[in-house]
Amino acid sequence: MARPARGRGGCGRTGRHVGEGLMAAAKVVMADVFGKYYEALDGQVQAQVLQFIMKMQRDPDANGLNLKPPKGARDKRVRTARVTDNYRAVLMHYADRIYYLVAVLPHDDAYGLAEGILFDINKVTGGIELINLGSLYGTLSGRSAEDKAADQAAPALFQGVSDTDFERLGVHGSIVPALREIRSDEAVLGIVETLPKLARDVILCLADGMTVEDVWEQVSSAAATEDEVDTEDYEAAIERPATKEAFTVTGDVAAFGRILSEPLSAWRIFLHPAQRALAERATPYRGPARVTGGPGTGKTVVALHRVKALAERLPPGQAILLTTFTTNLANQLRSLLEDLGGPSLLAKVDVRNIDKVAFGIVRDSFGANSPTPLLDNEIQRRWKELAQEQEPQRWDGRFLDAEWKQVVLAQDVRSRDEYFAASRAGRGRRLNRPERAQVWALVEEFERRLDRDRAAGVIQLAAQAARIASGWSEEEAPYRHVVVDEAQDLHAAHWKLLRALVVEQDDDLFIVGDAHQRIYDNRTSLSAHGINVRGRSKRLTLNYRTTRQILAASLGLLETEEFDDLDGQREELRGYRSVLAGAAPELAGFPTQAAEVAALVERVREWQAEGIEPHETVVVARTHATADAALKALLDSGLAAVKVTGQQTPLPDAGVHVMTMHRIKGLEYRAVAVIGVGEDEVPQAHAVTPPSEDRQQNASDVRRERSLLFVSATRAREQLSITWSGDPSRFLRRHQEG
Ligand SMILES: Nc1ncnc2c1ncn2[C@@H]1O[C@H](COP(=O)(O)OP(=O)(O)OP(=O)(O)O)[C@@H](O)[C@H]1O
Repeated sequence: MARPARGRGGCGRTGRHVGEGLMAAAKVVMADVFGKYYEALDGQVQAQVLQFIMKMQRDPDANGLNLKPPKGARDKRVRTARVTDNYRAVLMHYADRIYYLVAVLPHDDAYGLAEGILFDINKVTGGIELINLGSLYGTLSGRSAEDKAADQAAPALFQGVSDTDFERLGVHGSIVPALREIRSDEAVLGIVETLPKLARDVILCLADGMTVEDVWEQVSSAAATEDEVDTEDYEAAIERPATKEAFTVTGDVAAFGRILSEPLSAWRIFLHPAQRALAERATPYRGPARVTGGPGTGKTVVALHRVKALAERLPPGQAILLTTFTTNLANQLRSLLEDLGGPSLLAKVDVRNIDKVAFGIVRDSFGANSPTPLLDNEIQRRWKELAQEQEPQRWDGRFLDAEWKQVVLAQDVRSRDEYFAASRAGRGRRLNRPERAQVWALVEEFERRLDRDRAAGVIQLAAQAARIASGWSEEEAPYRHVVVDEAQDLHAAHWKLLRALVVEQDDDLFIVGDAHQRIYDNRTSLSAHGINVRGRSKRLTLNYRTTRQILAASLGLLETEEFDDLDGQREELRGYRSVLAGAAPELAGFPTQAAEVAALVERVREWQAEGIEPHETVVVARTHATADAALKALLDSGLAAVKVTGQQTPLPDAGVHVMTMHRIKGLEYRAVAVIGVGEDEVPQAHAVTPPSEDRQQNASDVRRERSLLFVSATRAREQLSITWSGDPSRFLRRHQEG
């Protein structure tokens, strides 16, 4: 590892200058944006980048590096250097022997970038920031003629903000002329990515309608340093938190490689002000808090940062529960939490899916006599079997299953009398007393058989666990805080259980979810379970995952369907938008499935030709049969592909992932192909109760199927293709119409 040289003062005013011919060690500092450029390089060039950094650290003046100020650069401190014959590094050289590595790009692109960047010390944060004027103006001038024309009529968005206001808020003066040209939210979203962090936060908040004073209080003053800022003193600046958020200062090449190979690093460091306000809030929430928001708005990111913030002030001997619906999602949360805070954070947090939490409580209570948990498909099979045994056949298995879960288990009904008194709100079919008696007899028989087999459904276990935990004293409550992700999928029994696991107090429950993504049949209202989030609810609106084009196509899938806010009120996606732009999604129909999967193979090849790796691509279908047909077509054509089921995580070189819509929940891919979206497959007939049976259940089943398609489409970061054979699904109607 190279030993960094020590210089005094900034700007090469003291100490040795590059070009003096003296061989000395240097320090290479990585700008946050470098990760993005590095990711786009192929593996061979990446390896050479690490070699290059090593050489720079050893001796930046070595001949082969050709380190020099390029002609025409706006900032005289910009340098370019040779990485390979075709690639150049763009660096900034401020303090003696300290180089900020900004990008490695093909030769001409590197020179283009070098012309338009400048570095400065932010007067508010005291941190060093990189201002990419080339990219800022490039984005503005690259907007479509239509968008520009549409903007002409509108007033300048920031006309009420003076230059002095911008300066006070910490927006660099060089950016302000560009901001004066902005007339639409669309244009704001286009440019925010090109701005330094504080400017990005400030602009997003101003564009959201916040006043200058509010932005100062909530954003800039929170980021302000207490030091007197000397805008020439880079040595002081490099030590400030704002610099450390934007630059990775390491002299160790192995550490460079490691940092660059870690995925999702941006979310660990940069939180949007709205996310940070929720996650890092220091004053306690005076009770349960709820965060909703469309797909990709960072709800999971907020939940993870909230856990970290709570863990930092957790008294010894207490614990946090971080829970979600499925085992896969819990595994993913555990590994993200470890990325965020390492093993010491993980040690304070119990990360388990809700069914495991419930089963743990039942097992602790019943020991060897605990029932075996049965998954939902087995429960459904058993209901179907019992329904078929009826003479005459009066009740459909699906109806009975839903009645059991939504009325009996949801209200913990334990006797016939209780069932007669139970509310059946939300059920679409009325039952008279004799009918209730018939249904109850079947419920009793169903539960008797489960007891006989020493088995229980997972929701039944949750109800049982809730009963046990409700009897605990406050001292016995096992957790100080409970944080819930994917809350929309939890059943009433889960909420009763969670309420009982944490004493009612400040910061007891932190709940994130999105009803648009509800893919299991569990709909309830938090307040019905003693979880009052009124006054402590926030909605996130900025999508970080998906391009605007993919977002628009996905929102089209929801049509006019109505969704709740997890608490019985209507939720909308008003203001939901994305900072990213990209290609239009493909929607295409084919005469046969064979033609559809043949086109899929071609599409996947195209994506690979564009540089999307096989494991960054997913093919998703409503049924296993269609997923299998796609898998076969991919394999037959010589493409590497793997079906992902259960809890398996494929190796990075296993090829294109193929899975069902239920399995893709919580994941994201650069390219997503949703196939088999024909009316014969989506919605799945067997998963939808006929309206004649129960109108309300029918509507809820159709909504759930629609959400499955919505969830699948919103996993895409850059590329989305939705295809079908035969008639398109009714959920594509809006797209078909235009
Ligand atoms: N502040 C941020 N900066 C950069 N990336 C972010 C930020 N917040 C979220 N992301 C990224 O956006 C993507 C979506 O985040 P996350 O999974 O938390 O969203 P979500 O709302 O939980 O999504 P979904 O409901 O669709 O599962 C992730 O890739 C995440 O790393």
